[in-house]
Amino acid sequence: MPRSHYTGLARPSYDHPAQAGVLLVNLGTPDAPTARSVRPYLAEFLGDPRVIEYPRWLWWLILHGVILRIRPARSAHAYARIWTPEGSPLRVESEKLAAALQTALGTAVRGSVRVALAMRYGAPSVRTQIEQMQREGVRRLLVLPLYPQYSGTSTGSVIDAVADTFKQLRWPPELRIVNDYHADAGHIDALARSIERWWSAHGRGDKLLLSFHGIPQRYVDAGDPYLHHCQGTAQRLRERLGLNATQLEVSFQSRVGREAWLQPYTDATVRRLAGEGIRRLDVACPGFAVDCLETLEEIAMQNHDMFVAAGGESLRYIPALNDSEEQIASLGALIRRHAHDWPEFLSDEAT
Ligand SMILES: C=CC1=C(C)c2cc3[nH]c(cc4nc(cc5[nH]c(cc1n2)c(C)c5CCC(=O)O)C(CCC(=O)O)=C4C)c(C)c3C=C
Ligand SMILES: [Fe+2]
Ligand SMILES: [Fe+2]
Repeated sequence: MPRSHYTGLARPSYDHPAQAGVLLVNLGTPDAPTARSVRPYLAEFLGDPRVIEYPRWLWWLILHGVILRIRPARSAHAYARIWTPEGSPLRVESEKLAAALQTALGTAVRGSVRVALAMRYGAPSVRTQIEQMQREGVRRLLVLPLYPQYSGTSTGSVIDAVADTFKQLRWPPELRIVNDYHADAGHIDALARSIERWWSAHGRGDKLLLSFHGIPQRYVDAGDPYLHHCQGTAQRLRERLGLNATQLEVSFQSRVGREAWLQPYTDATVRRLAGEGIRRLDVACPGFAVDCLETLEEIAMQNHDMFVAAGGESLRYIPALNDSEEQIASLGALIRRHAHDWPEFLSDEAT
């Protein structure tokens, strides 16, 4: 018999009662802070045409000929600085977030809702998790990429992975995908409350800098809404916190390569602010749902040291929302809103 094209699970479960599934998707992270583990992770990540828009063959030569020979060791060194006994912060925090959302949704809605976590690069993959959910009877699926601002390089790539998986399923579940939540009122409120909570514990610095992950300017010029979404989040947060454009500034971090990325760059900005006499600089990174290499190492360590070397007193990193009550409440509400008419999500009052 010819092998079926539908290599994904041929037989969804008929034994389990139908249920709804929520799939959280984050970027992914290496398994260990070693060059050996970082290499395949970077190969998959930087081999994604959504991330690097460059002629394929040319990029393949650069990636395999140069980048994957040098960067894994350098990145591994950075990961080693933030690694925890439980593993990579991005994985640990994402798993805690998924578990907390599972608990919160388990009591807030009437039917059976299963929350799972996938990584866009590495394991567990989007495909593995969707197939597993289907085996367990998930017939309605809401995908929530853990990126508040849409970019083709992040959210767009998650959509690709979901689409590739669905193409191989004989009987795909009903599907909804959250495109972005950069302006969601509950999310803005969660960010504002967590910053205010941090200020009441540690006092307020001289300025608040919001640092978002950068992308090449070229992608924005071609129509990626990412910059617009970052500015939208920042402006709403300014209004919610009662700050003006001088009290709350925006910058973009994590540039890779030589072409121009979104500006102003975070490293140049922290140096400038030190030079302008800012003593205590508070930095938050609202583009990251949970803490990771880019916040804990690049901001809280590297940029902190740059700020101090340029004459500042201290750069104080305000943690990501992670599995805080604010995050669970706002993402829980966002999920319920996107799935409000699914039978599993109807509350007792609504029936
Ligand atoms: C080179 C191109 C890159 C683009 C475009 C890009 C966009 C982008 N990334 C995130 C979120 C994260 N990126 C993280 C790490 C990371 N990012 C890149 C490159 C690009 N990112 C690299 C090479 C790395 C790996 C580390 C390194 O070698 O410097 C992480 C942290 C991962 C972790 O394990 O902790 C996150 C999260 C977004 C949201 C985004 C577009 C908006
Ligand atoms: Fe990145
Ligand atoms: Fe970085």
